[in-house]
Amino acid sequence: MPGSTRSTSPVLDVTITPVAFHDPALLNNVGVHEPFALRSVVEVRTGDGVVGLGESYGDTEHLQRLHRAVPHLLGVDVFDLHAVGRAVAASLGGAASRAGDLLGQVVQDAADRVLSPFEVACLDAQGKLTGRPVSDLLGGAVRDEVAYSAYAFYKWAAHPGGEEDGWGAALDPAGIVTQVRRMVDEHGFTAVKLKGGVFPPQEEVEAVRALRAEFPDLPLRLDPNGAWTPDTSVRVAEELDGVLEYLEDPTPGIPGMAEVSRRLEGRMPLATNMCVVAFEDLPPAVAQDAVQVVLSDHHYWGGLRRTQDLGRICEVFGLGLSMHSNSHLGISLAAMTHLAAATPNLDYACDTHWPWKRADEDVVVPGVLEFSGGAVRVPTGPGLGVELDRDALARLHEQFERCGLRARDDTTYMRTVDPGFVPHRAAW
Ligand SMILES: O=C([O-])[C@@H](O)[C@@H](O)[C@H](O)[C@@H](O)C(=O)[O-]
Ligand SMILES: [Mg+2]
Repeated sequence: MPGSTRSTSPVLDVTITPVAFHDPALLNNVGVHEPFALRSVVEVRTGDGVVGLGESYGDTEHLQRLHRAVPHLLGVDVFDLHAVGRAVAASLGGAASRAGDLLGQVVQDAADRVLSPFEVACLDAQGKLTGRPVSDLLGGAVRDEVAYSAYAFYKWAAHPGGEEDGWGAALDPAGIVTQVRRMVDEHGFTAVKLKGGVFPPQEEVEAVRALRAEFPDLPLRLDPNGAWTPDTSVRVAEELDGVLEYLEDPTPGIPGMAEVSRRLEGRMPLATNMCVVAFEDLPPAVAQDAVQVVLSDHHYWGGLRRTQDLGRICEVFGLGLSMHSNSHLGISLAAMTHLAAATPNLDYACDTHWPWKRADEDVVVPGVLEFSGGAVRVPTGPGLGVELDRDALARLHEQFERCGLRARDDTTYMRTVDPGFVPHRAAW
């Protein structure tokens, strides 16, 4: 239109700060969590003096990719998310590539993983510039609060040679029940997920049965991260028919999950955050009816809007939609909450590792993200609605420098205790 002036909010500067926070000795199919979890905090500063926040992984390879994107992002309008996507793609040489996940057992889209924290930071900046919460920018919140599930882990009482973390050991059904009882009492969770793949399947079935006896009304899930063969997966699914709301990644890969799904003939919904982790995984998974529920995760699906796209695709193909998590801080919890609030069909309680994080270790100012009845109220302030605590950021960055960890490696860490340990992949 002649004479119209369209203002833009260009990216002036981007800061990426790696941080480390304490993580208990949580067991999984590939080993045990190391004493610190690594994350990165992304700050996108605009010409208007606004700072948008994002959070992502903190391993060296990913940090290098994030840094490579920065020069390409300078000058891009934070409202032009297509240009943000092009800038990230250009920084990776334009080539589509897949990158191993934190545990080296899932291959995700590298560009989508890099794009995610910048997209979230741009949305936070947009919200701050327009005075609207991110959920409004995503089409509006369809719920005021987002339900999360208790996330139980088998665990040791302490890291090798370390002090006890206060949660105690959980190495049998009674230990798991005690742990979940505390989580439910403290946070009010209304659903429970057990991380499996640690002990022989029958022991994990017993833990699920003990949970069912203690919590007769709560939906339960079990996730052995592909530790079982298709035969074992079918047997466990049949045993837990009517007990689990879904069974997550019992066996690796789309063909394996498809075989289990076929043999179960709809008796148990299968869920995944391992065999469908990028858009190109959807056509084969749908064609083979490999899964009935997809766990989204904006950290590797390319940010909040692309995860909403995933939600629509799931709806079209009659798939359920849930949400996955890794160890994370408050910027991610805020982003997950806005996303789930603005995605109508994301109606399972979302995963979160939140209860495993120390209350005094976060990069956001406390007060906004509180759990009540197992749910977090959707922040209503501009953008993500959370404020960066710069002192805490500096402390957790110093901890990153001191801790010496530069990539997650649960298997090598486990081998310091059990030298013969072999990851459990289709092992039972
Ligand atoms: O933190 C863990 O040990 C989990 O196993 C995590 O890494 C998984 O990505 C995740 O929670 C899952 O649902 O598979
Ligand atoms: Mg999983």
